[in-house]
Amino acid sequence: CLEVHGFSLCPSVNFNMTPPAEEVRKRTPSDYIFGKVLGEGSFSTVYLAKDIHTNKEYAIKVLEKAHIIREKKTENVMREKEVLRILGNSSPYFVRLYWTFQDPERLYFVLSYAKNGDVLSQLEKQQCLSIECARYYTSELILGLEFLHDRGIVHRDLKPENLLFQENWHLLITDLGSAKIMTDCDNENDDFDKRRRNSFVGTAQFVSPEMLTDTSSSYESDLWALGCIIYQIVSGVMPFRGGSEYLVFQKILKLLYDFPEGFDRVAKDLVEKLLVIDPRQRLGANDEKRYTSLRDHAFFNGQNWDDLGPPPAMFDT
Ligand SMILES: NC(=O)c1nn(CC2CCNCC2)c2c1CCc1cnc(N=C3C=CCC=C3)nc1-2
Repeated sequence: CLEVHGFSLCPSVNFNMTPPAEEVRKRTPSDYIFGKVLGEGSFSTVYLAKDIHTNKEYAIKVLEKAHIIREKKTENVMREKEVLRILGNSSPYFVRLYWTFQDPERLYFVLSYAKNGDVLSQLEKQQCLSIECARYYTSELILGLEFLHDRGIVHRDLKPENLLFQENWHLLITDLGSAKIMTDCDNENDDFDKRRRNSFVGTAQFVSPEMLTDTSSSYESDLWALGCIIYQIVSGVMPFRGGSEYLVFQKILKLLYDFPEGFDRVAKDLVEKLLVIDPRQRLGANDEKRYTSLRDHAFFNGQNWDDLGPPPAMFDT
């Protein structure tokens, strides 16, 4: 049996987790009507679900205990729960974990539901976002990264598929299953730590060079992914593409990418300052607390960072 952070990964063992501040009665699966599948990962299935008492909609992430244990993913599950707990409900840009519960076979994460799907799906529908939308959502993403990094957390799997649109079309960053909680030894580039980290983390097209060469990842790894995301939402395609993960990795390590004809000139300059092999040279790498170097880039000219205002219309009305 495994008892970690209030989760017992064993059948028929209840965990005593203090209910969230609002002191709700411990939920069970029978408190929800499970609807369509929103997404499926290697270790989880996410369902749209409605609370039968409040009629509120949630996204419930369901994980099979036996599968997690068999694939030795217990630490990943506990880290995601811990990261979501740290984020709490104090940032508007991250999916919120309302509560967790279990039954003998499964773990349940009750998360906020983003009604309008993910950025990748929007890009598939309309090729690319307008430069106004690109600027707005990149700004929301930067504010989210400031919040995340200021709490010592690296996402490590940022990509358009993990950026969701809420019902009000504000951004919601999700899937913190690959996230890393930075500790002092991480910052000291501990060699033992690097040898220990041998599993690839992230998604091939968005992974940074340092995560490929020495499996180290830090806040700057998210800045690399930011550069890839800006490139994709402006152009509709990813910067590093190839017929296999190996070919994609080779292009990343050699910085082999170019810009399509007509790519916005100012956005191009911002992408070029983020897609830099040396993490320490990336725009924002030396900023403290806020990404001032990013905020001051010409791409965000006129942006009121204290009040971005409402999201621009996504569709021509
Ligand atoms: N892995 C997760 O944590 C997760 N996965 N999904 C569904 C994925 C579908 C493909 N793109 C990435 C997300 C979610 C979450 C968090 C919580 C979450 C909240 N709302 C939605 N909403 C959706 C609405 C329409 C289509 C897909 C998802 N989805 C999720």
